[in-house]
Amino acid sequence: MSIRRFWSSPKTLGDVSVVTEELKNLYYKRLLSIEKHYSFHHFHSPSYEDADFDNKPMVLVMGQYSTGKTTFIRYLLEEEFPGSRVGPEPTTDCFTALMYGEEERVIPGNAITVDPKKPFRNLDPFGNSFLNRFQCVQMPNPVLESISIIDTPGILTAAKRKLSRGYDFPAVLRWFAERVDRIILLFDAHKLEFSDELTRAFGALYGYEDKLRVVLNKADRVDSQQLMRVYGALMWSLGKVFRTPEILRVYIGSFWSEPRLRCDHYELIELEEEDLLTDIRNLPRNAAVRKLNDLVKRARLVRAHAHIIGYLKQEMPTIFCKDSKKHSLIYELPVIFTKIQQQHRVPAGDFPDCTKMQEKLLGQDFSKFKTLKPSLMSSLDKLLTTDIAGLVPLLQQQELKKKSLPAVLDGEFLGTFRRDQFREDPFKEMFKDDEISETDCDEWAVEKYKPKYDEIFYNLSPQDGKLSGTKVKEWMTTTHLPHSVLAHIWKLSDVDRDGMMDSEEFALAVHLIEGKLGGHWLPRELPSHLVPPSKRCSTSSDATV
Ligand SMILES: Nc1ncnc2c1ncn2[C@@H]1O[C@H](COP(=O)(O)OP(=O)(O)OP(=O)(O)O)[C@@H](O)[C@H]1O
Ligand SMILES: [Ca+2]
Repeated sequence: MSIRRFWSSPKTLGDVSVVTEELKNLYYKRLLSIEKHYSFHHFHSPSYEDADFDNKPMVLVMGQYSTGKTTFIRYLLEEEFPGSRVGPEPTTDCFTALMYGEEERVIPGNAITVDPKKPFRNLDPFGNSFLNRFQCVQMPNPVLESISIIDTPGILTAAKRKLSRGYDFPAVLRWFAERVDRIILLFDAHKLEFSDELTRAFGALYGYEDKLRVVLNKADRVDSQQLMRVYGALMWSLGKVFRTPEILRVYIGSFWSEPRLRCDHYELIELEEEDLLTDIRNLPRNAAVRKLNDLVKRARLVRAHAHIIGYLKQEMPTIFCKDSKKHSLIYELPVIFTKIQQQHRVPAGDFPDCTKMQEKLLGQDFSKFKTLKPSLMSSLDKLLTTDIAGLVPLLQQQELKKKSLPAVLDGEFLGTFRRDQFREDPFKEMFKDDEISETDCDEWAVEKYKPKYDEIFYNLSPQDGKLSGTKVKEWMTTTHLPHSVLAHIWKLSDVDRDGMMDSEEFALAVHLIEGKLGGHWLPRELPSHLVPPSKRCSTSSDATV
């Protein structure tokens, strides 16, 4: 099954925007004024803007260098993207936001941060050394119609890190972690390492563990015994750095479109990969829930923050010894946190990291802080208890509707789908724009190899001139290409969509497999010179049935 075929159509997301609009309203009307009043943006993240609510779900791909981040993204997109390089040494030194665009374009960091339609306007406080290492790649890739993907520079081991990056790498990661829907953290099963920079980067993910999916990549490079050891070591190390390691889901996989190595856990890899892809595929549907979650998290942090600032202001003397009082208050911050928790019943989990807060407070003029304003606080409580809760039924309605949608077009690869089910569906789209002209009908690029492919075809004992989907699948699997690649090949070669393959379609499939094994990228859609002659005229008329 091709990955792309799984994205839910953006049309089905109509109701999501109702919830999103409502969230936007609540943020601007209620939360933003409180954030401004208590200088929340100096301490935590910048204010949200329209684009933060309207953007497509984002997936942040991060991990140690050479764990296969860029390769993973290429695998999802089923194509290379401008400026992407893969290699055994650290290759990516940029944050790259991959977004949908009709035309392929690379936009440098400084230009993206001034575009109000992009959700990156608030990145400019990270400075030029970061913006020079940030770019947006727009391309007309169907996967990007549903999600945006962020490729990140590899996290280096101490030995590799000769120079500091020139910007606050963990802070940038945290900025993204707050806004993305999914964080994919890759590890190399073949070479598991935990550097100090990696541990620091984990600090950036505190509070966003729910978005995290860990991938033990290149799992076909190790035998089962090694895999078990590496898995155990990974869980142990993760347990040391995350507060809630038990909720972390670790997927085992080998995410690239090259043939997978034979190993005892080959099937496990297939299943795990499929699980992760399903999770990513469902992001557009869960986007509104994610936004609601993040808004609640933010509102709770704002509440804790307002109490802290209010308390500090109230403790400050009006005229004398301001500076020494400020320092003693900073020193006592852990105690102050506990006092606020007890007096105002603010949960400990809502508070920011105490050490970071102390660092930030050092540079602040406490006399400019605002006292606690009861009206603002009760508005904030209302937001949390009533207003946001009011959106839950809307989300539930949407949830019910979702169930009636085909989540994934399973069976496409197996040829087991009911054809009538998909009469209306996207297959037609593929051919609609691709009307085959008379001139294209001349030569079929596969023709000269067909006798060779026919041998395999007839060896598989076709019935009535056709092979069933199951038989073809069995044969295709012996090539050890990943399931998703084979599914894409199936999609391209079952031209008449009958879930079976005649000798021409089969020849086309084998031809594409050979091309893939020879290191070529698969075409997104079947170019006219590859359409089997017998399908050329009938295809266009099929499409209008
Ligand atoms: N599933 C896989 N199995 C085996 N090798 C892989 C796999 N995925 C990637 N590789 C190889 O690992 C190396 C690193 O891949 P890639 O450049 O994609 O990693 P990266 O995490 O993006 O690295 P960097 O942090 O340097 O940007 C490359 O040589 C690539 O071919
Ligand atoms: Ca990379």
